[in-house]
Amino acid sequence: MISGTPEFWITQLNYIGLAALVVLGLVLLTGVGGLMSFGQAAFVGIGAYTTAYLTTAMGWSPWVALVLGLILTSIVAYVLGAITLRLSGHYLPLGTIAWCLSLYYLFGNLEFLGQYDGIAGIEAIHVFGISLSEGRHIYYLIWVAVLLSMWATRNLLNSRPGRAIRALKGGGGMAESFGINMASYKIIIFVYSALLACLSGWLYAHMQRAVSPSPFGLNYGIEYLFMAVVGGGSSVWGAIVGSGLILILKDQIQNVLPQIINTTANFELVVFGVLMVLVLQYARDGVWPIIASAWKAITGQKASQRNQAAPPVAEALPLRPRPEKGSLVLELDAARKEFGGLVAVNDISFTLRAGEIMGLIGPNGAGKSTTFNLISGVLPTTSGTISFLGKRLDKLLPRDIAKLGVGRTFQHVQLLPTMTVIENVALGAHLRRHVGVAAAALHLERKDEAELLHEAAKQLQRVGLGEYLYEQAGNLALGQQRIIEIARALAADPVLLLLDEPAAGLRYKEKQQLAQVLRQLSDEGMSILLVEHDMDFVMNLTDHLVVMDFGTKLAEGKPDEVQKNPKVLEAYLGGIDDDMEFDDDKQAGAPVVAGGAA
Ligand SMILES: Nc1ncnc2c1ncn2[C@@H]1O[C@H](COP(=O)(O)OP(=O)(O)OP(=O)(O)O)[C@@H](O)[C@H]1O
Repeated sequence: MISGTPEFWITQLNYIGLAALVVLGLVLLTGVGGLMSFGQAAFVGIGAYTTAYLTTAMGWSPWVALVLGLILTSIVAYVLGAITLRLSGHYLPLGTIAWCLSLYYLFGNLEFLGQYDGIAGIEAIHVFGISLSEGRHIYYLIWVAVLLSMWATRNLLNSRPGRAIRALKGGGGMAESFGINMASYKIIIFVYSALLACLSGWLYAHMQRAVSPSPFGLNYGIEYLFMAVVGGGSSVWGAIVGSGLILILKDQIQNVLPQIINTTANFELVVFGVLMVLVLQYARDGVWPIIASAWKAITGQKASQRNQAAPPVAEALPLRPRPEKGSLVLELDAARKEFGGLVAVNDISFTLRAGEIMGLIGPNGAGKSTTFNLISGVLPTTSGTISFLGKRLDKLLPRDIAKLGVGRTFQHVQLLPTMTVIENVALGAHLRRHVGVAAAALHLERKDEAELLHEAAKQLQRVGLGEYLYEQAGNLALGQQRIIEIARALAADPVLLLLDEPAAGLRYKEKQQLAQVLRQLSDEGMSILLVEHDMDFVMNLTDHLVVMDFGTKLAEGKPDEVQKNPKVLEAYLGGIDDDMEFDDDKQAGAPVVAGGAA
C-alpha cells in the first residue's frame, strides 16, 4: 500500500507518528493525570542525542543506544519529576519550561554533542538485516511503535494502576484514603511519558540521520502540548488526531496562504493561532470526542452500557483477620482539634467495639466532621490520642490508616464521574492486589484484574446496585452515588467503616435498604461509625450514640436514652429547622428527637 504513496505523504505520516508518540505521553500526563508539561521536547532530545552520540562516536548499535537512552531518560525524568512534581498550580508548568530550556542549552553547548551544529552521519536502523534508510522503510517501524504504545497505554489506563492514575485529576485526596500513594503515580506517569518521548527521539535521529538542538526547544514543547489539547487530552486516539491535525494544518496553511493573500510575509503563525483559538473555543475537550460521538451516532452504539454482563467469576480476594465481636476497635482519648483560637473538637473520648454501629450526632458546626477527619487522618490532632486495634492513628497519613483496615465515605460525594461504577468501586480494592505498571501495560494482569473487578461487582450487588456496573458513575442519582461510595469502602475489606452522612439524598425506601445492609455488616462483625443528620435513620439503626455540641461531648448512650436526655433536647431545640431532617417520602415525618422535644 505504502509503495504507491507519494514521498511527501510518507514524510508527513512519519512526522505525525513521531509526534503522536510524544503526545501519547502527554495524554497520560496532562489529559488524564492533570499535570501540565511544556518540557517533553527535551526528553525527545535525550533519546535523539543519546543514540546520535553512541552510534557515531562510539560505533554502538542503535538498539543498544535505545536501551541506554531509555535508562538515561528514566533517571533524568525521575529526578526532574521528583523535584518539579512537588510544585502545584502554575509552578509546575513553569518548572517544566525551566528544565526544557536548561536541557536545550545543554545540548547546544556541550562540545561532544557538536554544540549548535549537532551530530551528523547517524547510521540507519537495521531490522532483520533490512536497512531502514529511507522514509518509506522507517515508516513501518515508526507506526508499529505508535500502535504498540497506544495498545500499552490503553491497557495501562484500564487496569489497577490506571484507575489510580485516572484519580489523579480531581480524586487524589479520595484515592489516598484508599491507601493509594498518589505522589508515586505522578512520578510513574511522568517517567512513562518521558520514555515515549525518548523513543520518538531515537526514531527521529535515525530517520533524519542528523540531530541539532532546535527540534528539542521550548517551542516544540508547546506544540506537543497543543496537539494533546486539540486532539482530545484524555483519549489515546486524541494523540493521533491532535498530531495529525496540527502538522497537516501547519503545512497546508504554509502552502495555501501565500496563494490567497499574495504575500511572502510570514502570516502562517497568525492564521494558525486564530484557528487554534477557534478549535479551543468550540471544541473544549478537543476534536476526538466529537469524532467518537459522531461514530457512535452513525453505528447506533448506545452511550449507556447498563446491560453489559458482570465480570467473569474469579477467585475471591483474601480477607483480613477480623477482631472478635465485642472487642475494642476504636478508642478516642481526649482527642482535640483547634483551628487557631477555635476549639472544633474539645477533648472528645469514646470507644467503638467490633460489630457495633455508632452514631455521631449534633447540630451544625458541632464538630462531627472534624472528629471524623481526625479518625481518618485527613486532619492531625492538636492533642489526645486515637487508637485503632491498639495502634495509634493520630500520627498516620490517610493512606496508612486505610492500610490498617479503615474504609470511609465522604460528606460530599467523591466519585470519578467519567469512570464506570464498577471501576470506581474497584479503586477501593486497590490495596488487595499488587499489579505493576509494566504488567498492566502488557496486559499480563488478567487474573488479578478479574479478581478486583469481581470483588467490585460483588460489593455493588450487595448494596443493590448490581445492574449499574457499567454505567458512568456521574450519570447516577446522588443517593445512588452515596451507595456506590459505601460499596467502594467495602471493597477495601475494612474492619471499621466510617460513613459521613450516608443517608443524605436517599429516598425512604433506599434508606431502609441501606439500614438493612449496614445491620447485616454489623452482624458479620464490622464496626461502623456514622455521622448523620437524619434522626429517624440514626435512632433506628445505631447501637450507641455520641452527641456533640460546640466541639464537646454532650451525651453518650443508647439511642432511646440519648433521646430523653434534657441536655440533648436543649441543644437541638435551638436549631430544630436547620439540624433535623424530615423524610419527604414518609407521612409521619417528625424527627424523633425534635418530636420528643416539642
Ligand atoms: N479547616 C477549618 N478551619 C477553621 N475552622 C474550621 C475548619 N473546619 C471546621 N471548622 C470549624 O469547626 C467547627 C466544627 O465544624 P465541623 O464541620 O466539624 O462541624 P459539623 O458538626 O460536622 O457540622 P455539619 O453538620 O454542618 O457538617 C465549625 O465552627 C467550623 O466552622
